[in-house]
Amino acid sequence: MTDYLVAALVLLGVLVLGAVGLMVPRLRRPPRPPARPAPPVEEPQRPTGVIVAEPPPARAPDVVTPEVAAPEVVVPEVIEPEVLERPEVVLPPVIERPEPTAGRLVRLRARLSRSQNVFGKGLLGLLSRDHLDEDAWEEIEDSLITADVGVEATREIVDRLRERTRVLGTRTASGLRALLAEELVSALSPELDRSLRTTGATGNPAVILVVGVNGAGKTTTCGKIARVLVADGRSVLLGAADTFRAAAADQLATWGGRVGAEVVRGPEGADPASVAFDAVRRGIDVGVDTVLVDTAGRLQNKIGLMDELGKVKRVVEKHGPVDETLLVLDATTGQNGLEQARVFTEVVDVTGVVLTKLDGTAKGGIVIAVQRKLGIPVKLVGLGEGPDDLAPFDPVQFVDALLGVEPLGTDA
Ligand SMILES: Nc1nc2c(ncn2[C@@H]2O[C@H](COP(=O)(O)OP(=O)(O)OP(=O)(O)O)[C@@H](O)[C@H]2O)c(=O)[nH]1
Repeated sequence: MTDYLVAALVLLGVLVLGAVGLMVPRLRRPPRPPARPAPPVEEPQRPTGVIVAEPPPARAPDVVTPEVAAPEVVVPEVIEPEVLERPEVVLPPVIERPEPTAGRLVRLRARLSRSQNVFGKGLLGLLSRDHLDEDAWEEIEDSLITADVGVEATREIVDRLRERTRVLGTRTASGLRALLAEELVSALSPELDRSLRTTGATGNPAVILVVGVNGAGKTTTCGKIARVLVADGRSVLLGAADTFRAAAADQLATWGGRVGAEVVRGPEGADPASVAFDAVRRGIDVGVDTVLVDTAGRLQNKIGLMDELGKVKRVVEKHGPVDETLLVLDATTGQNGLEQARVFTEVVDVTGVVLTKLDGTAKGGIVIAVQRKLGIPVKLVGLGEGPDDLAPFDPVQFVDALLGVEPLGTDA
């Protein structure tokens, strides 16, 4: 019995020890790293170190989304502008309605502000001094010469002013202003015919040839004249005979498109005379009122180019006489422009001058000098880069604008 008891106790002890042995290792086992298996799975998926800084839950969608979304977003963004850039596909041509030409010079008078400082403020200031002594008259003379009126014309203007103020005893500012205005108008030869011949004599279109040196504003002036004519109810065709500068034909086409005028152009580098010829022939065929031919800018000292200009005129004249040859002069070139003008008049029969960029100079007196030197009327003046910044030249309105006083009987 005792043996059985001992054996039972031993067995119990073994069982207890066994149970404890089983429990202790379990309690000592380091904590299971439940989070670790996840990072080792994600790490190989990370394409760059930059993304590591991002929070894991957001990472996967952030990486995927741009890759998937990019083509969807970019494709329409790229295609849409291309479609819009094809005006023939998407945009119907919009024909503009140019401003009426009547009273333009008055409306654009503020553009002469630089010249107004010389004439209006400068000269009128000098003239309204209490005592007009020799020094004062010399200053008046200097102002006119600085404004590019020219030495000869200045002497004449000042001599006549001195004489008349002495004889008339004029002393008031308004009286002196009126005398100065009269002298300036008279120096601008108001009797000259400044009308543009825009209707052909024989039932054919009138042909207007536009010539001048590079950058004077020929193409721009062609476009502006087309607008003036269209505004006055005429039909116009433009000839892009400036085949020398590739962009000139495009520029002219843009001007034409804005007022619905057809443009005849040749391939780049084509013979300008043949393009001009084709333009006039087309104008005759479709029966427009006026064909305006833009020519390449040429330096007056390049004999070959000037000869080419003569050829353009001769070839065009196979269809009939050229009605107007307009010489475009840049007013900011001052007295240099006069030498250019003189050479052009020797090659082609210039019938009128367009003085551009009068808005950019204090030397509005160049109008007087140009007319005196050439004996050719200034017919149009450019007063800005805007499409309607071209005005028929009128001496009285011009002088009023220069002197900065509202002319009577205008709606300005
Ligand atoms: N401020 C001002 N700029 C003008 C005027 N007329 C023309 N321009 C500018 O003068 C620059 C030259 O004009 P274009 O018409 O290209 O001259 P272009 O004589 O045809 O030039 P080429 O073809 O190179 O001989 C352009 O930037 C015009 O906008 C004007 O009256 N005032």
